[in-house]
Amino acid sequence: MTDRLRIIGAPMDYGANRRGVDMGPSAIRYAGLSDELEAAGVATDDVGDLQISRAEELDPDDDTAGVENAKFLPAIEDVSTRLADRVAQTLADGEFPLVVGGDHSISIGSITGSARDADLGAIWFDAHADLNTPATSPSGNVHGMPLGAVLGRGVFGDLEWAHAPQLREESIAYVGLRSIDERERELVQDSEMTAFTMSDIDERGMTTVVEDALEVATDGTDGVHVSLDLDWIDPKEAPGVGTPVRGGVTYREAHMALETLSKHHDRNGILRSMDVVEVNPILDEANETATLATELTASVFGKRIL
Ligand SMILES: NC(=[NH2+])NCCC[C@H](N)C(=O)O
Ligand SMILES: [Mn+2]
Ligand SMILES: [Mn+2]
Repeated sequence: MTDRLRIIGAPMDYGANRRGVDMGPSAIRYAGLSDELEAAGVATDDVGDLQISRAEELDPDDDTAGVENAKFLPAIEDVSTRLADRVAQTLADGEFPLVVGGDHSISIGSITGSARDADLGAIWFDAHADLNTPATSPSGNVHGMPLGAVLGRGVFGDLEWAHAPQLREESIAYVGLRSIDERERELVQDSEMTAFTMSDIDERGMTTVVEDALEVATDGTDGVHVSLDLDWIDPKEAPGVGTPVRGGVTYREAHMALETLSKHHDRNGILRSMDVVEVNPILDEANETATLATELTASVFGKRIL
């Protein structure tokens, strides 16, 4: 990893069914993201937001791509391809892409961009598995499908923009799962991915789990993508998310997890790209969730108590 970080805002809310997550990038910037990172010793370069039309101007059921039960898919394709180009360009320029969302469907763009020139591993900090495809999704919301997309599952296998063949299932680790749809459960069980649930964290402790996740994501890869969905954290501490699930990670566990990443990437330079998603300021309390997103990101890049 380089010491220069490029912040790319992706204010997209097409993938979720609660509007407002498009304000996530502003809320996270107001919470002091650049300052926190600079204080942690990382030079940052904020290149602003991708231009994204408001969802109200579009038809969610537009199926010009010939895919049903995937709301706003043509618009998501447009954003994903532009985001992927930005991420790939950032890496080509020797900087670290930090993508700030937006709902979790932005990971399609960040991952396809990051995997363009490298074999990629991924760590998915999330309450949800996000492994649906249009055929299995109970909601048609694409933020429940980004891993299904980049793995080229179902109809996504035919959509070149969505698929990242250089990310293999066996290099993906989930951390903190606790809400999986009926049909998704089998998908996770039958996959080659490693799934650490909340029970694993309870039993084995966060540090051990994250170290194991790092092992999975670094083995045989050139770098790791970190995806941080704020609903990973307990809704008491992170209320500003569209799909909260009780029984989540505590404030301290969250910091410990991300500091563990930091400890290792300082040594080995293994982190390649990151996205921070699902902060919805409309549902938040006094920007608490955006502030937490900011602090946790700073933890990844070396912020310490002492
Ligand atoms: N990134 C998220 N918050 N995903 C929530 C997904 C919820 C549910 N599994 C669905 O497919 O609709
Ligand atoms: Mn998610
Ligand atoms: Mn989630």
